[in-house]
Amino acid sequence: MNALEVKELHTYYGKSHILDGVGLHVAQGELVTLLGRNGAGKSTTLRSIVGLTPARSGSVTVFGKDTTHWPPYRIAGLGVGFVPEGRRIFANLTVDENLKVPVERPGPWNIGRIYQLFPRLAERKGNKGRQLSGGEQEMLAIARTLLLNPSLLLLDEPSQGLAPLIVQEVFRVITATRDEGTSVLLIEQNVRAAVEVADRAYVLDDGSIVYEGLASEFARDEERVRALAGASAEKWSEEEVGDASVQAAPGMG
Ligand SMILES: Nc1ncnc2c1ncn2[C@@H]1O[C@H](COP(=O)(O)OP(=O)(O)OP(=O)(O)O)[C@@H](O)[C@H]1O
Repeated sequence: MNALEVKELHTYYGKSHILDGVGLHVAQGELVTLLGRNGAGKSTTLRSIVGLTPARSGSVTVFGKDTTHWPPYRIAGLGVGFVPEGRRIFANLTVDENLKVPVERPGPWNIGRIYQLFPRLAERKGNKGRQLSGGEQEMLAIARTLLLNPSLLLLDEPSQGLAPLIVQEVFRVITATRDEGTSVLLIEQNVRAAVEVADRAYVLDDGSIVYEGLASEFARDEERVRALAGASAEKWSEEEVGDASVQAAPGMG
């Protein structure tokens, strides 16, 4: 049984047809990356999987259960952890308080192990969320979701806006999560970093999957990597001049 199976997904925002037959799967214990340029429909794919923007047709199956029309809380109840774009942590709570908000589900992760995995968070236990750097906030957002001990973890662009060294740190954590047996679907604009850690890769373009293969094969296809990484780099430089508050716009519910 796969952790996740998405078939022929068609999703709309009003009349805009955004996902045009997306199909993908994540086997148990697999780390799969979903790549694609800005606006390709990556976030919409995750939103359809977690029930925030349900698909109009097609199906989503999580650990063998057809969840296509389930509300988000029921899907979360199957052990689906979602770290949305934009690091939603509690700015006025300390790191430690942020980590005590989720109710721990039994599993490999507890607060002690989380502090071992994220030494930076352990050092800043008593600091408020708003005092953390972007990288630390992302780590805190991931840490909080890990405490739910998800069986399937969905991450929306965790490396966005982070310095290369911090990106490495975040990806080390994602790999560790997979190594604990969690199945992971990772959305990324940082093509090179993502294919380095992933087992398999998909590329989404204009609402359809246009490539599927082993991440190691994708990484060797320099032309393809460069084309996609270039498209992302353009997007990043646009964002740097933009306003950071834009990220806070779409809420989780
Ligand atoms: N709430 C919304 N209402 C209408 N259109 C939307 C909405 N959210 C996204 N879109 C549009 O849907 C398309 C896909 O967006 P999506 O965010 O899924 O892309 P993405 O691949 O995740 O890109 P990004 O890297 O910018 O997040 C884009 O054209 C976007 O403008």
